[in-house]
Amino acid sequence: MKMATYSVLSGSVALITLQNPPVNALSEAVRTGITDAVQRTLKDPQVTSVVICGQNGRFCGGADIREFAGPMSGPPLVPMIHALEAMEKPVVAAIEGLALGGGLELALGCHYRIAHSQALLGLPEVTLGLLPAAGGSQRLPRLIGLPAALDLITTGRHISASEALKLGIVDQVTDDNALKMAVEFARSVVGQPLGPRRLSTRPCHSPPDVDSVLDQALAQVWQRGRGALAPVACVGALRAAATLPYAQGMEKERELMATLFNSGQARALQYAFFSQRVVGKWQPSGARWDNSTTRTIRKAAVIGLGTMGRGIVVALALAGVSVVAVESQEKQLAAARQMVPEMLQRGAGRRGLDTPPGVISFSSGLEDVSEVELVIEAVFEDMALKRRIFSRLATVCRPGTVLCSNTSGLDIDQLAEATQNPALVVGMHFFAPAHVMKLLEVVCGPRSSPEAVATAMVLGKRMGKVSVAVGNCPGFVGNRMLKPYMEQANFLLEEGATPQQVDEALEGFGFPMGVFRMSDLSGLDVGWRVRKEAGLTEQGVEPTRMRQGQRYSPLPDQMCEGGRLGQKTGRGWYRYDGPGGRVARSDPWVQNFLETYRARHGLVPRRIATEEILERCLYALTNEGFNILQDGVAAGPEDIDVIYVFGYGWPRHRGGPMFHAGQVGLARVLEKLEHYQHSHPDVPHLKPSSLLRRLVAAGSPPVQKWREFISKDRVHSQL
Ligand SMILES: CCCCCC/C=C/CC(=O)SCCNC(=O)CCNC(=O)[C@H](O)C(C)(C)COP(=O)(O)OP(=O)(O)OC[C@H]1O[C@@H](n2cnc3c(N)ncnc32)[C@H](O)[C@@H]1OP(=O)(O)O
Repeated sequence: MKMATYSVLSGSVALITLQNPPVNALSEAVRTGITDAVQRTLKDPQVTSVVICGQNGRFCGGADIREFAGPMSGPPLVPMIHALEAMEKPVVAAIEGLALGGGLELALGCHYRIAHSQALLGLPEVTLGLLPAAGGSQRLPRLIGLPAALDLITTGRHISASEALKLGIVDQVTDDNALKMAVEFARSVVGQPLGPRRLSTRPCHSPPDVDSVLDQALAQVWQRGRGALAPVACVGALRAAATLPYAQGMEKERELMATLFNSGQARALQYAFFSQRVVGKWQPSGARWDNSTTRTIRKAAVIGLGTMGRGIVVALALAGVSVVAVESQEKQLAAARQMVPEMLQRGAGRRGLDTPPGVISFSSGLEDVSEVELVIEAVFEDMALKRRIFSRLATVCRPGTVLCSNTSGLDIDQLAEATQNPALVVGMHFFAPAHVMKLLEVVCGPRSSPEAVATAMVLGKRMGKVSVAVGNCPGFVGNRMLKPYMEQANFLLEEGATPQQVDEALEGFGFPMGVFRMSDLSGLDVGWRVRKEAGLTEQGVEPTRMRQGQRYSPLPDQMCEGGRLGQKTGRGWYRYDGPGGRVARSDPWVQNFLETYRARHGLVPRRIATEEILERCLYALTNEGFNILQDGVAAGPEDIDVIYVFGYGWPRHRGGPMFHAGQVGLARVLEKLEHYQHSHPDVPHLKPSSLLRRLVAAGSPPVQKWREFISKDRVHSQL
């Protein structure tokens, strides 16, 4: 039952308990319960103090985000918190588990705050495209000062109870029962003056150079935010706190919140929040997260200690898994022996650990993996080599060992064939650097068992990853969609654009890096190898622009043939200060190369508008997303969007490619694809997906309804 209950302890302490599992969010019923409880407290002369707590050891996870989708009803938060603060009886918040967003704002309206040492506190509204609009942006700086409030509110980071104590957000921290302590504390402060405890009545202590502090904060959020509105609005609300009386500050907070609340960005960020939770629960095979048995992995092996393998070893050890790290090449093994402990130390430091919980042993032979429960093969992308390793593993490992391949696009089923038990083979596509990047694609082959998939999903979560289960096809989800995106970027160069122009358009959209900078960073040879395997490359003075019956741009192949592999060679689509350089500068050589290429192929360059660059790159990518949904390679649009936000730099405040298509309007995306396909009939990736057409024909349902639409569509097409 969702509510807030009222009871009286020992005749004098009123206890208000928030009850709305799992995080006691402030839904309408809870707000009504609190409002009623405040009235009862006021009327009861026996009650001399009040304690507010949350059921099941969790104070409050904030406003009920699900309610944001509809019209708001019930008692609003702001007057409710004011009523608490205005009480003439001391009110104490007993913070166990978490006090986030509106939950912390509620606590800031109380006169005292007692926290359990394991509690997490924060104002994460900015991550949902909002600001702390229940007085949080005005009360917090009055409590802890402007600079600290700027940090917490513009980043939305969660802090520990001990940091909250240092900052002065809480009055006491306990390792024991926080509720019991809060009740005793409430009794002890009866009769003490409450005026100084009411944060709304306090002045906001700002540094003397307040304007420059705020301007600096604004510059920082602009730079970090890549077009996100909420951090900018947060600085605006804090400027009001620092420069205006409380009532006017509250008015500013309300105005800014109203703008954000109805913005597409808030909707996108809230969608991203729920998408992240949705993807952990489903697998494309139809097996559910909660009915597939998983195995707890204590000991694993990693085969191949190149960049990816080393990162995976570190991520496993940090997750508490003991690792046998295997590398057959002596030089690479020696490098790993030196680098892995250093990486581990840094990783442990970032997590506040003295030593990583998992133990690592190094080996040069596969026979040492015989005792592990799971193997992750991470050698380079060569099917024959991987198959050899898998068939060897099948004989070396004990029966039942889960065998995983870190591959960015190879056929998992071909690898499974090389073993005796294909049900135990799954893909684990990590992203570089593997100990840092949050995304993991868990690839289910047609014969992978739900247990093997679930084991990889859960292991990924333990490693701190957002694990997304995907189907088996070339490039899986992320790289399959990347192909048409990069292809369009290359075609745009042929037609007259420069790498900078394309990159600036994409960075203006919100990507941290445009496609050419990204390609320079990851190495142009990565795609070259894939194209060679697919039989697409050809060498010669006059390479053709049609391959396998469709338009093809040989530009990136020619760059590789000339040794321009990106940052590692100091030359790519940009030039760098030597091999390994990081600062990209435009390169006259590239300009000349493009001009010569166009002239040789009789291509007349034209001025290409930013709008066309974005539409062609992004809609080609999204169109492939619709094909992926249609093929059942991703369980839903949320899976694709999470993959793009966490693995490919898609700006979170734009939700992801599928959400973005919905925001632009599916009919418009379809119309644009038809338009570009008409001008480029030799580019199959611009041919609108039939799923997109069917969604448009069905009236463009919202993205949250696509799963249902697709499953009905599938049943219908099978009849
Ligand atoms: C003009 C309007 C004026 C409004 C003024 C007031 C504005 C207030 C702003 C806010 O308070 S916004 C909300 C701020 N709070 C948050 O951002 C917290 C969000 N939640 C989390 O970060 C995490 O869920 C957690 C609380 C740290 C717990 O993490 P954990 O890993 O333990 O569990 P999850 O799987 O994430 O969540 C479990 C379950 O609970 C749902 N949920 C979590 N928080 C909320 C919430 N605030 N509202 C509604 N639902 C919430 C989550 O979706 C999961 O649900 P599922 O169905 O099991 O997937």
